[in-house]
Amino acid sequence: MQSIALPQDSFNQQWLAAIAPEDWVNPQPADCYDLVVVGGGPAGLVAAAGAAGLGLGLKVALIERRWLGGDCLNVGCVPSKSLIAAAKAARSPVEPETFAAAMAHLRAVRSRLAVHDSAQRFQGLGVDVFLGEGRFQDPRAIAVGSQTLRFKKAVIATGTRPHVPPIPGLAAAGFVTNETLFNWVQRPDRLAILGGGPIGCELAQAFARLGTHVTLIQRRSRLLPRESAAAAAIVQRALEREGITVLTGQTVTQVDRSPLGCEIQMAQHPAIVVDEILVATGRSPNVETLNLEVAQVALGPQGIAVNDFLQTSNPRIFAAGDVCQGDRFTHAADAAARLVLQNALFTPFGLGKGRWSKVTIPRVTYTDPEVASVGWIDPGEGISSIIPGRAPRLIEVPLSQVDRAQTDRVAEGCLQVWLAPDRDQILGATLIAPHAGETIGEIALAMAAGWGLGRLAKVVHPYPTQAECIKKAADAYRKTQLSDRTRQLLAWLHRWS
Ligand SMILES: Cc1cc2nc3c(=O)[nH]c(=O)nc-3n(C[C@H](O)[C@H](O)[C@H](O)COP(=O)(O)OP(=O)(O)OC[C@H]3O[C@@H](n4cnc5c(N)ncnc54)[C@H](O)[C@@H]3O)c2cc1C
Ligand SMILES: NC(=O)c1ccc[n+]([C@@H]2O[C@H](COP(=O)([O-])OP(=O)(O)OC[C@H]3O[C@@H](n4cnc5c(N)ncnc54)[C@H](O)[C@@H]3O)[C@@H](O)[C@H]2O)c1
Repeated sequence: MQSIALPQDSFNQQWLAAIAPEDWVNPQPADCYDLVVVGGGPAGLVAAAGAAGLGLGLKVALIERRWLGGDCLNVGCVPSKSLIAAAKAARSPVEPETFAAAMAHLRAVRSRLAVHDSAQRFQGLGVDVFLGEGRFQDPRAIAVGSQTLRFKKAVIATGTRPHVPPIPGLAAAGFVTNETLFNWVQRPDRLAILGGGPIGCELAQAFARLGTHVTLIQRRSRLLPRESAAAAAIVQRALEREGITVLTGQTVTQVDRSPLGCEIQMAQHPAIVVDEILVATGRSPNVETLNLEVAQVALGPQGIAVNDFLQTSNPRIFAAGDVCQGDRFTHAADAAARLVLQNALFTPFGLGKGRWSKVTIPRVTYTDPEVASVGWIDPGEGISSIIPGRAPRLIEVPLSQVDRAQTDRVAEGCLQVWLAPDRDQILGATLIAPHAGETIGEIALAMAAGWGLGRLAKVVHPYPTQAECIKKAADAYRKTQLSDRTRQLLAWLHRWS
């Protein structure tokens, strides 16, 4: 990976002073902590602040090896969403200064938000903050440098890092990941992005809007494989309309750097030459340096193996966030940390434990249009897999039927709702629309409350809003419920009214 120097401006100085103060002195450890949290990203911060903030006098320690705030604040959600917003506001032709201003905007936002995650703020909340790498010493103790922290309970929240595929020549040619690209100050003219997941799609559109020619190279046959086929197709068309070259079903076989740039060879497509390569091909959990064997913590397919109570194979140690979950989102890390607090600290004799499988987690890919999903959705690869032999019912509302989409000149979009085969139970939904992330909450709420579309049909939606697509889906569902008998009954009621 290319190392790119951090821009030395007042934003970055303020940001680093908050989340990794150079003059920080680790405290003297307590005899035994009620809770030790390893990793200071969203999951770890919520766990530490939650335990310390209860006012119960619990002894809480937080260990972070690099930057408090984790991926989300430093190299993930915050810089990427700031860049997306700056790119949306950019007007063509985009001048090189616009790019520099967009990058300065993300640094400014990050420095402002850093105060919430700062070492000082957590110290003020009563948390013992240790800056350094955590390494387990035995099932009830962890070391940071030469200090030993003994604990009654611990939470592992060490997150993930970019997974880099072993493509011949890639390392020698040089590439960036989300960990380095937000340090750019100059716009690359030609950028190839490897990986058509959320990072690849979001950043492809942002950089294209800032004047870079982007080629998005995806190994799978379509973009956003976790989302529905309709969502992937709409996003691909939107990216292509903005001049992005989307190459799906591609195997990159070799990368070489020459004076002309980086040449990327593919098995299914002629080679392309670019100035920079962004690798966004998935994540690897941060587990290697934790010394998990001595803590008797086992690994699973997603990283640290946990049960439905987010407990590891060592019953005193829990895990939360990206390091153990398939849903790799900040709000999922936050929800998991809250569940861990409940299960680790407030379940005498094991009573009152909460289950992760009961938590509803929506997700949003912040392309334009956005793709917002919740629950089970059909990725188009075997619809009947959820209930053998009985396919879920799909109710689909194209956005062309929604007046607000017409007034706002929305090119394309739709709402898809999947229902249980035999009852009014929402299994999941996808909305592909501008601001879809703001609207999906209504369906997430309905799912969490156990409401079906019949109940949502009674909710009055303001006119004209995008959320009317939910009313239309509910009306469409109610029409499917009209049997001949119900029609006869309605006709009879009408005759006597
Ligand atoms: C480019 C990008 C954009 C994203 N956009 C969004 C978005 O819009 N919305 C969304 O919901 N999610 C988004 N995400 C995902 C989100 O950033 C993660 O889901 C979230 O940060 C996970 O939080 P976490 O606490 O589990 O892990 P992390 O944020 O990865 O934090 C883990 C922390 O643990 C520390 N650590 C690791 N090992 C040790 C150790 N041994 N000792 C001490 N500390 C250690 C790390 O330094 C790190 O600070 C994005 C991610 C990326 C990369
Ligand atoms: N809006 C959001 O909430 C948001 C935004 C960005 C990232 N994230 C989170 O960050 C995580 C990482 O995102 P991501 O996009 O890197 O991962 P991802 O795993 O979702 O997508 C990676 C994509 O890269 C493709 N790929 C793998 N190897 C490849 C290769 N050699 N060549 C070309 N393509 C290849 C895969 O087919 C896959 O579609 C996700 O789990 C996501 O939850 C969330």
